[in-house]
Amino acid sequence: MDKVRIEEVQSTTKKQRIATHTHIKGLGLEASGRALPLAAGFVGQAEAREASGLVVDMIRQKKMAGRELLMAGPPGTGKTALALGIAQELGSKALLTFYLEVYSSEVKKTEVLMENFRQAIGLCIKENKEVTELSLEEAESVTGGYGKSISHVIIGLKTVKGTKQLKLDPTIYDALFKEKVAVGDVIYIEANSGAVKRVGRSGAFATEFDLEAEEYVPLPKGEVHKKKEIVQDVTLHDLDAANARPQGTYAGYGMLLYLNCALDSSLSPIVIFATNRGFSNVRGTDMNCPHGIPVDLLDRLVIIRTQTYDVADMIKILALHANVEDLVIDDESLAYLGDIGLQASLRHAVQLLSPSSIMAKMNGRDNICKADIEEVKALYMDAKSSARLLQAQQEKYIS
Ligand SMILES: Nc1ncnc2c1ncn2[C@@H]1O[C@H](COP(=O)(O)OP(=O)(O)OP(=O)(O)O)[C@@H](O)[C@H]1O
Repeated sequence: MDKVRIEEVQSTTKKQRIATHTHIKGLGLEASGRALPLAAGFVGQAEAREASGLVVDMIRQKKMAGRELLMAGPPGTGKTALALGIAQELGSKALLTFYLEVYSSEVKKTEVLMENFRQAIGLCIKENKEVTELSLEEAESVTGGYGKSISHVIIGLKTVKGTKQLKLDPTIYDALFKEKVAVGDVIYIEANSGAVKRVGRSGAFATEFDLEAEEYVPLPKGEVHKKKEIVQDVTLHDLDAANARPQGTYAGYGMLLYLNCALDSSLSPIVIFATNRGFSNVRGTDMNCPHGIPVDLLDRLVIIRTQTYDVADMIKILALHANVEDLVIDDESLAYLGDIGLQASLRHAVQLLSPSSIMAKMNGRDNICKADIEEVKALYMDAKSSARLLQAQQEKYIS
């Protein structure tokens, strides 16, 4: 018998791709929903984080249907970070941020929007397996106490195509226990989260004396275990792309048609809008609306406000950034950067970190000093000063 051994089920969660928000790991809330002063990479902005936490609960309880979210606040106040925090709390595998022009006469932009929507909808394709064996491997308790601890869970799985034995991480044991999995059950295991779901009892185990109110399911088809690929995460967009290719099969096309219908029903993504505008013109119209958003749309949105940071919070955020970028920076330099953040913007101050570390290296040091930041500050302009300069020297530019 062909046996596959997996020493450990490792998370295949996608690596964080949004570099500027790498430090954000969630919303940093207590179980009661209160925001911790500094947690999960978040500093301050307590009310907005708590409001976002409630939204997470509503999404989990499927109470956000028909309502979308709007983060409203000045630039650099953590609106994108909050959206990412929400996605992380939900365990979402896809979060896309893109600039949206609410009103647009061009069809093309609507298509772009649709593509983004479809990229934001992830599907978890799970394959069911029948359990043929379930045993535990024990080891001496690592805590040095009495008894033994589970070092591995051995599970035999079977499909029409064969049988395999997997050696899984002990964390999977709780899930198996909770689902009351026994030999003869059909289950699936989510490789990403280690979650186990009992689908039913295999038809092969049904006997005429069985009086249990059990659901009997046929022996699963397909391969037993494609190495590290029990679950496949795809987005609707992946499927669109796969189906656009000439080798796309009819089976896949059928699935796409099915999904197209599903998109209009329950599979719609949670859309989080963000605006740093006050009263402004709605593009392509002569309407002047709050946040630059037409009031009838605004009326549908749950609005979370973000506030500007004081210098102390800015310094803490800058320290978090320096930490994830592995930069050594002293308190004086952080305080100086904090002041720059206050005068220009937090984002500008954050952006000065990397060039300052290069400057420090050029000056023969590993740690960033105030002098490095001063040098870099003189080289790059922040948005506000650049706008001021443009205004002063308007005649030198082509309009
Ligand atoms: N409360 C916070 N805690 C930790 N980091 C934060 C916080 N607020 C903002 N940041 C970080 O500061 C930077 C700017 O924040 P972000 O991009 O979320 O702002 P924004 O409100 O979306 O800005 P804009 O309106 O300009 O798009 C990011 O690197 C973000 O991760």
